[in-house]
Amino acid sequence: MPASASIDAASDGATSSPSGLPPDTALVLVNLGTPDAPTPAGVRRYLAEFLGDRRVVSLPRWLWLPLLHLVVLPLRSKVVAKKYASIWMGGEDGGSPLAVYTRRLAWAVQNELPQLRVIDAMRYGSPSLASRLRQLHQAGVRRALVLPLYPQYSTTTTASVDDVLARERALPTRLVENYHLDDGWLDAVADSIRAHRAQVGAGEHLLFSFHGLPQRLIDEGDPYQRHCEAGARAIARRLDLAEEEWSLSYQSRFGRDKWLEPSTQQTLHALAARGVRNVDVVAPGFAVDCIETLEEVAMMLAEEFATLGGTLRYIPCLNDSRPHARALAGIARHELHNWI
Ligand SMILES: C=CC1=C(C)c2cc3[nH]c(cc4nc(cc5[nH]c(cc1n2)c(C)c5CCC(=O)O)C(CCC(=O)O)=C4C)c(C)c3C=C
Ligand SMILES: [Fe+2]
Ligand SMILES: [Fe+2]
Repeated sequence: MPASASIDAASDGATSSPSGLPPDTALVLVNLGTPDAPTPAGVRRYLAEFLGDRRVVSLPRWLWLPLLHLVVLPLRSKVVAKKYASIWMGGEDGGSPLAVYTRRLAWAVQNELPQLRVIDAMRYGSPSLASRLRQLHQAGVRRALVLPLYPQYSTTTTASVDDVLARERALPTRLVENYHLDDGWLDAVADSIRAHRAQVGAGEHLLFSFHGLPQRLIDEGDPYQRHCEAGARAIARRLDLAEEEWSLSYQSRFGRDKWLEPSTQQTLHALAARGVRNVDVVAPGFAVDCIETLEEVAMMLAEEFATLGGTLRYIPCLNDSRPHARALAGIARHELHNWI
């Protein structure tokens, strides 16, 4: 199916409401975005837009833009393209895992919510959120609930989606700001960890690895770290884990600022030094698997931990699973109920 399948599917009756009329409300699942090809040019296009956003890198433009285009992009695009190539999904429905899983997740949520029109969108790259909102308006949709696929709020991610909503006024929208403490979502994550442990046996330790953030943003009031901590604790509680059986760390550092600590890499070294051999790693900040989970954790950090004598067992993201679709559908229903 083409990338725009979910919009087309909406007009062939698959999403008509129980009244038989086309749905007047849409649910837009927004993810970060990803390159459209695992090549230096594809990665460069994507990173230029992403890293050009002031929400993501807030250095003065006169300093950052020349640095980004003349130094960062030429160097990083080549290196990162190879990483994307190592995780690229093949087949007719293939592509970058983040795009493939987000698209499939939108279809799965559509199955749970036949009375709405459910589509995917990306904050950077395509299908862009702005173009999706215009498409919906043209298709006669009256309002759109926008659900960023970031369980934890951050100014770098969620607020950046909100920036687009403030600019694109094609139709009324409502933003889901976070869902890190939603019971349905917490249950889905805890169940996925239980299922993994039932299959391969429980590791001695469960590590929650979240995407990092510059410490400065936290100091300026970004609630992201609080959300990561509260969510991880709620999941650990559901699994009846004792304090020493789990920990939380931050991965995917970028740039030279101080980022949230401890890093996932440091934590794995500390666990190895403590004699922990089997570590289960879960990444509940990522709704779907992507370069940061598949390449950085499941490949690179797993290899590094193996050199320390341990085994890292990566627990996949909820991706397009039924429990994930049900949890997101529950969040959407609840938000719509409150939106009059
Ligand atoms: C889950 C929430 C995310 C936060 C918070 C976040 C902040 C953030 N990220 C960068 C820099 C990069 N992130 C990259 C990839 C990436 N980041 C997230 C999510 C969050 N980022 C996802 C889901 C992905 C994967 C995208 C994919 O295509 O699979 C990258 C690109 C890869 C690379 O070059 O290493 C960069 C760069 C910053 C600077 C930041 C906060 C300031
Ligand atoms: Fe990121
Ligand atoms: Fe990374």
